[in-house]
Amino acid sequence: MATSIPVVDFQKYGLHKKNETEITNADLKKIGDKLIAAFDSIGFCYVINHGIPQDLISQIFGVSNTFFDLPTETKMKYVRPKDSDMDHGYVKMEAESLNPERPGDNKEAFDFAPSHQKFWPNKEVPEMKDIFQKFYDECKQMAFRIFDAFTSGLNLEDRNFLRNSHKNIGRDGNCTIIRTNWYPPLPKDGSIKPGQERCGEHSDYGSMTLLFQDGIGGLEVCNKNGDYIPATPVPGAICVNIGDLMQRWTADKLKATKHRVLIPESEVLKNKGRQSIAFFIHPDVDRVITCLDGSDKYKPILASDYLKLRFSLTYL
Ligand SMILES: O=C(O)CCC(=O)C(=O)O
Ligand SMILES: [Fe+2]
Repeated sequence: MATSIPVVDFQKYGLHKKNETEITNADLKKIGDKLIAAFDSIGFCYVINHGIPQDLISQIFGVSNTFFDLPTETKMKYVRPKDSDMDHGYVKMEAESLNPERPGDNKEAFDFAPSHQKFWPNKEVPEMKDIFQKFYDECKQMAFRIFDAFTSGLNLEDRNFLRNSHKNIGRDGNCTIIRTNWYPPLPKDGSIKPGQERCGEHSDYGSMTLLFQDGIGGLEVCNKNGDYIPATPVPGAICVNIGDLMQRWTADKLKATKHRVLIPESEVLKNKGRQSIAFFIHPDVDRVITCLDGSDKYKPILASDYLKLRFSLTYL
């Protein structure tokens, strides 16, 4: 039973390998087996040697930082509308509770959905739009590489099953987004609400999440013993986890693990902000999610109906 977060090495199948067909089935299966073992136990892994350029990762952290540094009135010009179909824009401090039983999360965010993008702070952060689009494209390609290993590890007959279920990523008919999170330094007057966290404990909703963290740390993941353990940032690694829809799809074989970011206890960390960037992957909205093992553990559900249900519970 895993009590720590395993590392999965994509050296043989990262984006630096331009030719996807170069890898042997046996090598892909080896990566897939490690991936599935991680999702079967703790639900999280670190993917190293993924090939997303480090420069681009630094750039998206940089432009996000510039955006969050803007005055609140400016950021509010780009606020994400409450309507859940419009998943693009600025999410203000305490606007959502990832654990609905807690006060609003002590964070800000900016969501980017390519097919719903309407506004960008082009005047204030001119490079933001381009960098987000480039990063989105890289994450999409990486997600497909991970899905190839995934289907191999699950021994699915149709090796393109997960690619085909997500074929509209970045277009209408798919809700995959980039979310950049900003957890500001804590107020000096200590005005944190009872029970408030930087990010309340939750599992993600969709099929899979790619998470990029800065070096500050704070993400914690619940292991099988029910203990939260730190997901300490590994330089250059992507922290990958599966969401509830993937758990349902695999009839609970794989785990959508709860995770959280607490208010830090140390004075040093309280005075520091923290950044993370997530690529939340969802299947195409018209996909009917039916248990892959052929069981009837869960009723088939339309991906879009599932997502609407989950959003209605968290977005205040
Ligand atoms: O900031 C983090 O490390 C985690 C954020 C997260 O879990 C989320 O936005 O779903
Ligand atoms: Fe999450």
